[in-house]
Amino acid sequence: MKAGILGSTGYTGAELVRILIQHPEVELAFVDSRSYEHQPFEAVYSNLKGQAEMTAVSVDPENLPEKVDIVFCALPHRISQHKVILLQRQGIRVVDLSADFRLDQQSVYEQWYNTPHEAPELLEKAVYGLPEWYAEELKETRLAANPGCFPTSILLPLLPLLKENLVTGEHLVIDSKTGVSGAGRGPSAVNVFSQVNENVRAYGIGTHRHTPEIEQELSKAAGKSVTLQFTPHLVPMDRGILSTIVMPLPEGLTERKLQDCYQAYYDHKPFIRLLGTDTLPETKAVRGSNFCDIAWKADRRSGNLILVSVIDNLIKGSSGEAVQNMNLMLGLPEEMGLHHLPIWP
Ligand SMILES: NC(=O)C1=CN([C@@H]2O[C@H](COP(=O)(O)OP(=O)(O)OC[C@H]3O[C@@H](n4cnc5c(N)ncnc54)[C@H](OP(=O)(O)O)[C@@H]3O)[C@@H](O)[C@H]2O)C=CC1
Ligand SMILES: CC(=O)N[C@@H](CCC(=O)OP(=O)(O)O)C(=O)O
Repeated sequence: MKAGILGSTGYTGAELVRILIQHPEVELAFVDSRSYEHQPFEAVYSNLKGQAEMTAVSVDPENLPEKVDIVFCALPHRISQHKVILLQRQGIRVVDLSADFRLDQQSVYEQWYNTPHEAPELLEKAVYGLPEWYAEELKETRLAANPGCFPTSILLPLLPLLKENLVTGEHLVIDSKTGVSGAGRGPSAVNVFSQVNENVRAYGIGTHRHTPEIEQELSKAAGKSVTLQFTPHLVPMDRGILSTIVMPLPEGLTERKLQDCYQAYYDHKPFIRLLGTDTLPETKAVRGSNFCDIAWKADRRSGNLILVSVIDNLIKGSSGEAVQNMNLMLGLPEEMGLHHLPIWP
């Protein structure tokens, strides 16, 4: 089977290249770039020297250089939707890594992304690409909307508890820390060394564009409207997200019940590692892998339930998850080509 990548020289695009050149069933047919057109891919990403003997081409989505089974759009949101529309018109399967097809409602997208949505009919067709929760729908769809990196880290620990009514979804306070690659390759203020090094800062309190995406999926699981307080923080590391989720501990909810709930949902899921109550997640333990590690603590003294999760934003938070979605869409084993173990230190 064959795949192509639009936006291949960005951080998520390059991770897609790295994963796909090692995939046993999928061959990379083209890697698109405007800025590096006609340049060998390994000249842009020297980690792939001798491994990715491909030349970047500027691809017109209406006239693809080769017939492919699937296209990844690793482009900025607002830009991506225009390419996705053209690909979908030709019936080509797409995994879109941008935010353009994640929200169910056009008005919510336009409010939070401050731009018109050009294909509201595709919002209805797109499947939210969280494979642990939408595997059956993903097997049938031709358009997967890959989740945001923060949402992946927050939804995976919270969804089982809301689905089983173990927690109410009220008074949810979420603090996430992210590495700088979450902002893309730049250049931008986020990846200026002197502004990031030896520095930690909060941003987007109550206004971050991932808030409606997270609330949308939590509300579906809870069967009622969920509102949360979400605060991301930028920390001086290349990759990784750690999310700490705090809420009131319901009467009678024990750590054992939490464990049973998580095991029921995730024991057979290849990329979820349940750490329980003894080990706390750390970003380095998932670096370079498609794992999401989850821990929980019922703190009776404070009366709070605390969940902690970690992912690599460029793998489980984007390109690894995108390949997991591709596998489902192409009828391949979900975990194929994604067995990279975390790198330590
Ligand atoms: N970084 C992360 O951790 C995550 C990112 N995402 C999402 O994935 C998508 C890609 O992110 P990321 O790889 O980090 O972004 P980057 O900024 O690193 O790369 C995006 C690439 O898209 C191409 N591009 C930029 N502008 C345009 C344009 N106007 N028209 C066509 N192509 C353009 C560029 O390549 P060229 O100039 O060579 O064509 C660029 O390298 C984004 O939508 C992002 O929000 C999702 C989850 C996590
Ligand atoms: C550090 C940093 O800036 N991170 C990005 C997260 C990007 C991401 O993964 O999300 P999208 O796919 O929705 O762009 C941010 O906070 O907007």
